[in-house]
Amino acid sequence: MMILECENLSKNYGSVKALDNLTLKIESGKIVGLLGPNGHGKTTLIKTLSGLLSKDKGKVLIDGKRIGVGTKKIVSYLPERSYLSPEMKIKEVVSFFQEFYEDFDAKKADAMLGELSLDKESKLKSLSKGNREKVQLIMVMSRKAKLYLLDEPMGGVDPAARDYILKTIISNYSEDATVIISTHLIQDVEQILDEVVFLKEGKVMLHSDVDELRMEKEKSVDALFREVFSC
Ligand SMILES: Nc1ncnc2c1ncn2[C@@H]1O[C@H](COP(=O)(O)OP(=O)(O)OP(=O)(O)O)[C@@H](O)[C@H]1O
Repeated sequence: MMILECENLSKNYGSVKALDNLTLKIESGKIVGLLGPNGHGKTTLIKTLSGLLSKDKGKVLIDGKRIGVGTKKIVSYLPERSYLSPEMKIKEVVSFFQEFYEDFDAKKADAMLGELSLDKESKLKSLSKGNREKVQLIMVMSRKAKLYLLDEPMGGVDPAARDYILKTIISNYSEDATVIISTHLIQDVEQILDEVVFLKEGKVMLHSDVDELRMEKEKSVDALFREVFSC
C-alpha cells in the first residue's frame, strides 16, 4: 500500500524551482529520512504534503487522496518553525490539539510530558528552545495519524534529548503508519531509518532502502551524503 505518491511535482518561488518535476512513492509502514543540502526543497516538499502550500504542477496522492481536508485528518505535521503562541501554557497547547484533532490522545501526551518533567503550567516562552521543540513533537506524535511529517525535529536539542526524541518517534507510531523526517543530523537519525531520500535541486536524486544502501556502498548514509554533496 502506497501512503504517498508524487508525480512530476513542481513548485516555484518566482524563478526559483524549489520542486522540479519530483517523483516519489513511499509505502506505508516506513520511517523515511528526507535529506539534502540547504535550500534543495525539503521544507517545500513537506509543506506541500501537509497542505500548507499549494503545488504549481503535478500529482500528489496521500493514502490515495488528493491533498485537502481529508488528507489533513490523517497527516500529523511538525513545522520547521512553531506556529504556537509563546504565551500559551503547555496545558493550553494540549487542549488546542485535543480540540483540533479527533485522533489526538491526550493521555499519551500527558504521559510523555510527565516523563520529561515538563510542567503543564509552564508557558512556552519560559521553556528552553529544546524543551519547546520537545513539547511540539510530543503533540504531533500523540496523534494517531497515518503519515507523520517532521521537519527538522531535533534542530535545537542536545544529543541525549535527540535519543529521547528518536525513541519517542519509534515507540509512538504504529506499524502501518509512515514517518518522513527531514534533518541534517543524519548520523543521529540513520539508526532508525528504513529508507532515505536524497533531494537535490528539487528532484529526488536517490531513494533507497537504508540497509541495501549501506551494503552496496559499504558506508554509512552520513558518509555517503558527505561524499555526494561535498562542496
Ligand atoms: N517563501 C519563499 N520565497 C521565496 N523563495 C523560497 C521561499 N521558501 C523557500 N524558497 C526557496 O526555495 C528553495 C527550497 O527551499 P526549502 O526551504 O524547501 O529548502 P530546504 O531543503 O528545506 O533547506 P534547509 O535545509 O536550509 O531547511 C530555496 O532556494 C529557497 O531559497
